[in-house]
Amino acid sequence: HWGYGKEDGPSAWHRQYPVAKGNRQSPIDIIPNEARRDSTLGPIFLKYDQCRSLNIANNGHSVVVEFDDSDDRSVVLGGPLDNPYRLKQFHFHWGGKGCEGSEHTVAGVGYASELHVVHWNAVKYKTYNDAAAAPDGLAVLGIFLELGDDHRWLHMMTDALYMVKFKGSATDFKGFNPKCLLPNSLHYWTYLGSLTTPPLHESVTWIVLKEPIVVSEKQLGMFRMLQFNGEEEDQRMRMENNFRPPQNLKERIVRSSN
Ligand SMILES: O=C(Nc1cc(S(=O)(=O)[N+](=O)[O-])cc([N+](=O)[O-])c1O)Nc1c(F)c(F)c(F)c(F)c1F
Ligand SMILES: [Zn+2]
Repeated sequence: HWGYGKEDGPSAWHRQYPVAKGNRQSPIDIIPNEARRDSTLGPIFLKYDQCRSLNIANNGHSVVVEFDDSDDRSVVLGGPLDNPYRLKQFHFHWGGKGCEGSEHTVAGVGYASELHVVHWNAVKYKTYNDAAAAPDGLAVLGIFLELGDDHRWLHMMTDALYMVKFKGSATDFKGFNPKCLLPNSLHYWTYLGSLTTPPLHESVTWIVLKEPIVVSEKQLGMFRMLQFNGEEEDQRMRMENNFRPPQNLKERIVRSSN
């Protein structure tokens, strides 16, 4: 199975997922002054007020908070999107102590972590899995995390991490609204890309926010108490460095909101 180690990591994924060498892979290095300012790009709107978080889980690659996506109660719309995309889940990618951990980089510089908020096009596709395999199926909001003071709301999530230490564990997680994890500005870069984990489907419209949120080293350190392995496995592997490095931009351009 795929992972982030030496043998099963990003450089080996192409063997089982040949699309890894495709023409619209993610993440990428975003070069701000090469991004095209596009006046037709409006603001994005995040309608999360009615969102219903369900659970928090360790899926062996990251910690994921899932939402009730049975109706259009929580959507992202506007910006590069032709219609509303339904909130499905969010998860994080992070590094080891003190080193980088984001997936997208900005002019070659990485952040300590990156939050991905995954949405799917329920207008055009019947199920999430159909959408995830379609070129306009997913919209993922990327938010950088940089180290500094404690984030005032992140503790609501990190306090639950001890319940999902091992791969395959999950617990109820109700009443969490990802709005509390957004920066002040919703200015963004956008480009067409892919999932950054297998199956690496080239189905994602990426919307990467320019302004990072700030979390403390202590809070980010809580993520590293998670383990890639299941409780019954002998080999204990700390969950860290679960990020794919930047991929070739190929024939793509990155656009910038005003
Ligand atoms: O739901 C998925 N979520 C997801 C995406 C990413 S991502 O990093 O690729 N991303 O898009 O943010 C990272 C993690 N994660 O936990 O690390 C995720 O759990 N992936 C996914 C999947 F698992 C499938 F089996 C599948 F058939 C499919 F279509 C999918 F799209
Ligand atoms: Zn992700």
